[in-house]
Amino acid sequence: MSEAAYNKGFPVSWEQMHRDARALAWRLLEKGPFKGIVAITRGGLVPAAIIARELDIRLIDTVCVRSYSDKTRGDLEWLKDIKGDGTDMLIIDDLVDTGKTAKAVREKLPHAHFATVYAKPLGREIVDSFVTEVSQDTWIYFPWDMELSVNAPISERVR
Ligand SMILES: O=P(O)(O)OC[C@H]1O[C@H](OP(=O)(O)OP(=O)(O)O)[C@H](O)[C@@H]1O
Ligand SMILES: O=c1[nH]c(=O)c2nc[nH]c2[nH]1
Ligand SMILES: [Mg+2]
Repeated sequence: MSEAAYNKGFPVSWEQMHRDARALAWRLLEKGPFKGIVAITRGGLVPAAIIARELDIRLIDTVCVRSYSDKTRGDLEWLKDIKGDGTDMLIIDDLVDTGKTAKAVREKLPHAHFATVYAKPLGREIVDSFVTEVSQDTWIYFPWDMELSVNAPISERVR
C-alpha cells in the first residue's frame, strides 16, 4: 500500500461534473463512432451515463476494479473482466491518477479509445482524451463523495 502526498483539494460539484463530461463528449464526437462504452466502476459510471446520452450510445458494459481505499493505493483488484479487444469501444473513467488502473484496463482492451474527465500528470499520457488536468498532489473530490454542510465564516477560521 502507498499513500501519495495530496496537499490540495479540487472539489467537483454535480453541475461541474455534468459540464465537464459534456465537454468530453464534444471532444469524443470526432474520435468515434463508438459501438459501445465500457465504464470502469465505480467512478466511470456517472460520466459514462452522461456521455452515452450525448453520443446516443445504448450499449454499456463495465469492468469492475478497485485500487484505492480512501486515499491509499493498494494492489489492483479485478472483480469483473470483459471479453474482446476493445475495437470500436470507448472506455470511460472519472480520472487517471498514477495511470495504473488505465494501464491494466488498456492491456485487456488494447483497441479501445480511453477517455477520462480529469487527469493528473503521471497518467495523462496513458489516456487518449481528457478534459481538465490537475496537479499530481491534488485530490479530486467527486460530488458522490460529498454532501452540503455548514462551514465557519472566514473571520472565525483565521482567529
Ligand atoms: O490512475 P490510478 O492511480 O490507478 O487511479 C485512478 C483510479 O482510482 C479511482 O478508482 P478507485 O479504484 O478508487 O475506485 P472507485 O472508482 O470505485 O472510486 C478512480 O476512479 C480511477 O479508476
Ligand atoms: O476520488 C478520487 N480522487 C482522486 O484524486 C483520486 N486519485 C485516485 N483515485 C482517486 N479518487
Ligand atoms: Mg475508479
